Amino acid sequence: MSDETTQKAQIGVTGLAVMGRNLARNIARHGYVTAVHNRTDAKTKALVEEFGHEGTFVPGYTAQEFVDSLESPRTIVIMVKAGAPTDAVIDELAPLLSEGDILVDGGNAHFLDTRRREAALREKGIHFAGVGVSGGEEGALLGPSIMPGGSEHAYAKLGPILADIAVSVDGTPCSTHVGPDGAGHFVKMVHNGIEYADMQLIAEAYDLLRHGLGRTPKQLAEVFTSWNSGDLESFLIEITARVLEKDDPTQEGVALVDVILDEAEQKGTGRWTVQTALDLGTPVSGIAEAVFARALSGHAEQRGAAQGVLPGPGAGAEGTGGFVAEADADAFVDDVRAALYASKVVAYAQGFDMIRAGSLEYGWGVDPGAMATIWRGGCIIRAKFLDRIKDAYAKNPELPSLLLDPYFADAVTRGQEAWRRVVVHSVTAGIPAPGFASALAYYDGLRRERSSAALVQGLRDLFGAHTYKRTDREGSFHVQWSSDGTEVRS
Ligand SMILES: NC(=O)C1=CN([C@@H]2O[C@H](COP(=O)(O)OP(=O)(O)OC[C@H]3O[C@@H](n4cnc5c(N)ncnc54)[C@H](OP(=O)(O)O)[C@@H]3O)[C@@H](O)[C@H]2O)C=CC1
Ligand SMILES: O=C(CO)[C@H](O)[C@H](O)COP(=O)(O)O
Repeated sequence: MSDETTQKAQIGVTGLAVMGRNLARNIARHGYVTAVHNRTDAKTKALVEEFGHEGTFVPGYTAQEFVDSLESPRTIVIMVKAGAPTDAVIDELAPLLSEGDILVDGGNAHFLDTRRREAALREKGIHFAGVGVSGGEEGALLGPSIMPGGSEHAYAKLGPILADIAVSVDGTPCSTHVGPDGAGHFVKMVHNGIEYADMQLIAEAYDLLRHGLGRTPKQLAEVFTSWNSGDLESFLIEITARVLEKDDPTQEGVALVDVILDEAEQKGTGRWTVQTALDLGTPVSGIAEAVFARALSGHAEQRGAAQGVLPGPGAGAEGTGGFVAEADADAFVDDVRAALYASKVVAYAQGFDMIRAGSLEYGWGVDPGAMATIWRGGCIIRAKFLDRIKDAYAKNPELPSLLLDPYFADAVTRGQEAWRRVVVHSVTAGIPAPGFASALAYYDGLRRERSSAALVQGLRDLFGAHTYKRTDREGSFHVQWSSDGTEVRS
């Protein structure tokens, strides 16, 4: 039922593209009178016409009409393109709002934009909450995972609504207060970074099996389906099988994956994660490899120019299936599964490290276990093993790295021989697997008692007198390289 006359709306949504429209429907389906608005009227009209029967919608065709249709204090969710469009919507709405109103940005905003907007709107007495929403079109309708940031005051009103519309796992809603100002969007950004890493690892596993074994996409769909009932059980593995088994709808007998252009696009959240990680000094190498792999895939001209010029490793090159003997095929599939799981654990460990680093830097007090809890359902990276991550932080909230939790330490250690064989195979066969290789390098870097950084420090001291610390004495030291070679305390 839609109501265009007297009833005041309890909450409004502006921006009715795929996400906003479905979020508004989800909210209305939960019994909230929902005001709806979009820059172009057609989307507002279409929503009310097509889905008006699902709840009580109050359409607004101007910003003023939309704002006036809401009960005070108002709660408005903005669901538009991140960046300048979000600022444009805020600039249009803010003068029409009153002190105490709550403005929510549910888009994929950069957390620094959210901090800026929150501070500016706070001056006007408006509560601004940056809220991460994950789950895509379907999740927005049926129950996303929600990462709300913003003040406690805003959350007191917003929290119950978000808990209603979020998906629940084991009776717990996948929504919890992440922290003040940009905390929600920061965590959503890292979520997306992990999403990039996870997809890159899955794509590498596919590539190795496809070109190392010469399996067809349909055969590999079966492999991924079987993996989806073990440790790897997750939404991304499930949909990998769906994509691989799909035929090109326009040609019989051709796999869809074989006609999709092999240039991965990106809207920016993965890149932001890596840029931010560089500033925080957090080595999210899995996410970085995923962003760079997408970038390389997009350099079509360079890739085209390299064809026939840069040779691979010789006979049995990719596509021939010549690198793994058929007798070893099952073992190779098991190895790739183990390598995928170990690399995935590393990617999540790095993501959780970054959340901790961001939380410390900005004083947010983010609880990593609570993030694992709300990622168990609704979002793109939902996976069985998030239960394990939740348990790991419940046992030890100060866990220095997820890899040091006994369960994960054991899982990665058990998989390491297979992991190493797969990385060796990728190098030998000339099938790039930067995600697997960098995850393994991170694991080895973490576990080694002494790192090669000692030499780096020595070099820095020699060419720039940058000094070094010693293992056996406190203080900073410098060798007088260009004079008598003695060491001085600096
Ligand atoms: N798609 C997804 O799977 C996910 C998206 N998100 C985020 O949610 C938000 C919405 O995403 P999605 O639904 O895909 O839509 P888009 O990101 O494609 O944004 C389209 C919406 O933005 C509006 N818009 C664009 N520019 C302006 C402007 N200058 N002023 C006012 N409105 C403007 C459009 O209005 P109009 O119709 O008039 O053009 C339309 O309502 C984005 O921030 C996105 O990053 C988050 C999770 C998942
Ligand atoms: O936010 C999301 C899920 O939570 C989107 O799926 C994500 O924005 C997709 O990113 P990209 O287009 O960069 O791959």
